[in-house]
Amino acid sequence: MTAYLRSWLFAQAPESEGHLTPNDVPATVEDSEIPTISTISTISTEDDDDSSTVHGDDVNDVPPSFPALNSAQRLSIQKPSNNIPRVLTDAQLMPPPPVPLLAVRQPGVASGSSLAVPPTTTKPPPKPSAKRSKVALAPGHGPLDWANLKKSGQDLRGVDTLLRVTPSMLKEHRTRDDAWSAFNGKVYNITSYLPYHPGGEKELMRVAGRDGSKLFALTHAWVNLDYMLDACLVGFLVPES
Ligand code: HEM
Repeated sequence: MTAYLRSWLFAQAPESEGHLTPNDVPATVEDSEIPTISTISTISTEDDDDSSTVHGDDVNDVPPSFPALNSAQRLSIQKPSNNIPRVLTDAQLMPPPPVPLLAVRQPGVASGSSLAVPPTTTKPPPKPSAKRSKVALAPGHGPLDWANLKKSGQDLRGVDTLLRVTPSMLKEHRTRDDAWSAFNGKVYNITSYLPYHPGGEKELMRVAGRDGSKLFALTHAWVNLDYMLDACLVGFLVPES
């Protein structure tokens, strides 16, 4: 082996240039200084004597496995009976992708993730409660008609100036022709609004002549009362003097 390497190395340099030939190598040159290729095991020459010249005493001529033990080539041809532990590839380690939900859904069968109508809306609507019932308003008394009446400039207050209204004063205005009511500290003349009230005149008359804040809040707190009755403002509720 060493002899082969020597001959290969020095064959590259012509003698005319003064380079060393294999014979020029002094006898004192240590074998260990010569580069070795330990993996070339197929080359064999008669004078190959690696065991005593190249590696010294710890000789190990067993070639490395090729392909390497955990190489991709080896994995591809590996048989299950092999004792060498199998190294899983990325594709083997990755779980399969989930089945798309749309692929497994059944039309008409409701499931949490389907596009079917949610079960809550498939129930029959609740019966209208007696507490809140809309009444049929007389023609010309819809919300837009009320808005137009407010804009018309017609006097809906019945007073010349804003008043300080006590509870006893409020109580004096509790008829259909003259109805005042207090909501959140403001007193309104609700007389003209009575026929426009979607809940009906009767319901609205329950608060005539008194503070209707609580009943109003319990019935439809979302209604913008202050905007709807701004043209009917009479004054502000004050304690009895
Ligand atoms: C002057 C103050 C009030 C104003 C401006 C007013 C206004 C309205 C409005 C705009 C609606 C229709 C609401 C909607 O469709 O969501 C309504 C409905 C109703 N209001 Fe009033 N309201 C007043 C006072 C009251 C009071 C004191 C009662 C007494 C209980 C009452 C009972 C009702 C009822 C039962 C409905 C029908 C609810 C429905 O739409 O199903 N309202 N009101």
